Amino acid sequence: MTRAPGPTDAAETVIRTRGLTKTFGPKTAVDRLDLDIARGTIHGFLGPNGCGKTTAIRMLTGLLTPSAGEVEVLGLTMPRDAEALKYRIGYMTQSFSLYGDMTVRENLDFMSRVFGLKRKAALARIDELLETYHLTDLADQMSGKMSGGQRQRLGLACAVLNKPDLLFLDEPTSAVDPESRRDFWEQLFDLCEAGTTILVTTHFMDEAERCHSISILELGKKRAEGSPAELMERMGTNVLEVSGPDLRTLRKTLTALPEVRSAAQLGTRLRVLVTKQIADPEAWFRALPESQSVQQVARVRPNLEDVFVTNTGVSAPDATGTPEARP
Ligand SMILES: Nc1ncnc2c1ncn2[C@@H]1O[C@H](COP(=O)(O)OP(=O)(O)OP(=O)(O)O)[C@@H](O)[C@H]1O
Repeated sequence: MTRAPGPTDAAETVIRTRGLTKTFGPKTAVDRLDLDIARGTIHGFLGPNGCGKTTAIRMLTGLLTPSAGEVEVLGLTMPRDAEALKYRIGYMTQSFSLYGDMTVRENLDFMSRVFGLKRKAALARIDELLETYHLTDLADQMSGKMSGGQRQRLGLACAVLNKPDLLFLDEPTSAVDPESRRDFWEQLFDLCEAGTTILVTTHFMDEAERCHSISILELGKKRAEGSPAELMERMGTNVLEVSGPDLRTLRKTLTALPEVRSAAQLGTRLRVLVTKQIADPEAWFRALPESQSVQQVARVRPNLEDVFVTNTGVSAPDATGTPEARP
């Protein structure tokens, strides 16, 4: 599922932040975030609710003033140059709102006026987008009557009306079925191939796995960064899959061991993350008294969820390698 890296010019950084921080009273929503995102790539912010994804995007788009740190986007300094940036980016917010009592075409037309597109160019662009996003047959339908997948396609069409160099998508596929999600990602890769850089937030692992690179965020901090393949390679744990009777009790025992980062049940198996300090995790497991009843133990390839679990929560290292405890 992982896509090959596709930067058109890996040397060109379109988003650069240093020490980017936002506090709301005593709460630190984004904590000293350093980012370097290359042109023509899809970068994902992966993290649980409340980890600071939206706050970070709002600072990158110039909508929110940072409490500290530097932000440069498409060579412009935020929030100072926010007005100039506005015409070069697209932003599909988490709760993007369409005008339900306007037709699909009217929504696009309205957005084209917001962007100040000239009429003739706007009409041609709207027809092009209706076609690209399979909305031509729905053009005269009230947008309030659309399905989740159709609404999302219209949201994306609105966000790319002005042919942005950079597209921000905040949890764009939360409300759509897996097939619509797949189609949506194909459309993102088309945009990417045409030169658009995309920053997308998600808490879906399968979605993060499609990105060229991801940052794993927790409590406003970047816990890890890299391509999904690199992150799996660098992971500080090995993965065992274990099957046998009474997996609930076994899980409880295993999670109390200092060598075990996590144990989670998947149907009839336990997926156990064992620290890499154990050189031979299968032999180590077989030597445990608790393993007597276990029928099968096998070392398996890590997935992105394993990476996520390894890099978040109590005792996860922060991006500088310092172990931190969840407050
Ligand atoms: N305007 C605000 N005032 C006070 N606290 C805020 C404000 N905006 C965000 N926060 C807090 O900052 C933290 C990060 O919020 P943010 O919305 O950026 O997270 P998120 O990762 O986008 O979460 P979600 O997936 O739920 O959208 C949260 O604890 C949130 O309550």
